[in-house]
Amino acid sequence: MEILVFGAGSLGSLVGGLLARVHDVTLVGRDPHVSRVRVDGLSVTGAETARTAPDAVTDGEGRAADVAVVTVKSFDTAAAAETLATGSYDAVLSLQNGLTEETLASRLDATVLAGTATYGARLREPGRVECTGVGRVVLGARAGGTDPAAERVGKAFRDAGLRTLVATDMPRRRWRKLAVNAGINAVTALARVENGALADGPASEVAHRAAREAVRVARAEGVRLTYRGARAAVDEVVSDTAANRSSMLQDVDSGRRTEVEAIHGEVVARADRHGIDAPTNRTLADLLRAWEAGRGVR
Ligand SMILES: NC(=O)C1=CN([C@@H]2O[C@H](COP(=O)(O)OP(=O)(O)OC[C@H]3O[C@@H](n4cnc5c(N)ncnc54)[C@H](OP(=O)(O)O)[C@@H]3O)[C@@H](O)[C@H]2O)C=CC1
Ligand SMILES: CC(C)(CO)C(=O)C(=O)O
Repeated sequence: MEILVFGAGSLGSLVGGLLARVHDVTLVGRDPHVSRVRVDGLSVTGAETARTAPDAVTDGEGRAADVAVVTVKSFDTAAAAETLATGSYDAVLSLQNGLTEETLASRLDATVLAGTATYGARLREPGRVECTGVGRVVLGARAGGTDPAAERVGKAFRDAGLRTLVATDMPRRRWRKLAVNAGINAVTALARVENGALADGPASEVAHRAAREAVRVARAEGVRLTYRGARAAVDEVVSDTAANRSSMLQDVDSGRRTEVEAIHGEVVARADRHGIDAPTNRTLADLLRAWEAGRGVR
């Protein structure tokens, strides 16, 4: 299969590097990473290992592939979609945090599939990405149900050795992941603690409240999630990833823009639309926005 990975940073390089074991992969990314991959190939180290030679480019305009996998940060989704719209793809799959497939679908003619990834990835140096945890890719039709494109892409991922599930309930899975991110990300970033610190105590209560608000919004949108289920999902991720610094904490550590708008901002915006209160997410979002403004990264 011809696969274009749009956004070859940490996750894109890991997924693209593994897919290139059996597929014809093009990475769209930045220099110096792209130049190094072109010359020396891509090395995957850590929990997964591979040495592959995908094509790599910095200009994603006017390209064609069977599928484009989008792995830019959520705030770059609209710009990525504008670029992808100049090319030709049968399907476009988001593996990003947040509900970004809606942004992609509103700008693209291709079938847009929803996806989640629980693999951990860190781009350690140009040409080398570390797999920090073997997780799973779950993908499927954006609105739920079956889709032949999802089956084809799922098979392509599995053929390359990626643990992949094709699911028929993506709206519920996307919202459950958003609820977990709403619970964990801002709290860990603001308190500067690892995920495991949310196992009990006051920070745990804030996390549960934020996740509960996300579930309330999901239910207003017709997505069947339970408060107890979301609470259990937060607790499970906290326990499974106790030593992790969340992606938002890593962004804050490095003085980078965070995905606050795609996570807490999205919960608040949709809560407003439904006339629901989301005070915990609103406060967390405002504090992170204040931090971003102070750092000049907004
Ligand atoms: N890393 C992980 O382990 C996981 C990440 N995710 C999600 O995946 C998404 C990506 O995360 P992550 O990989 O960590 O982020 P990164 O910032 O490492 O990767 C995104 C890359 O895309 C590049 N990029 C953005 N726009 C363009 C463009 N127009 N052309 C070429 N390159 C572009 C960025 O460059 P620049 O920064 O210079 O703009 C950056 O190198 C996020 O939504 C994240 O939440 C989900 C699960 C795990
Ligand atoms: C699930 C979690 C919270 C794991 O750290 C994550 O997705 C993130 O850090 O963005």
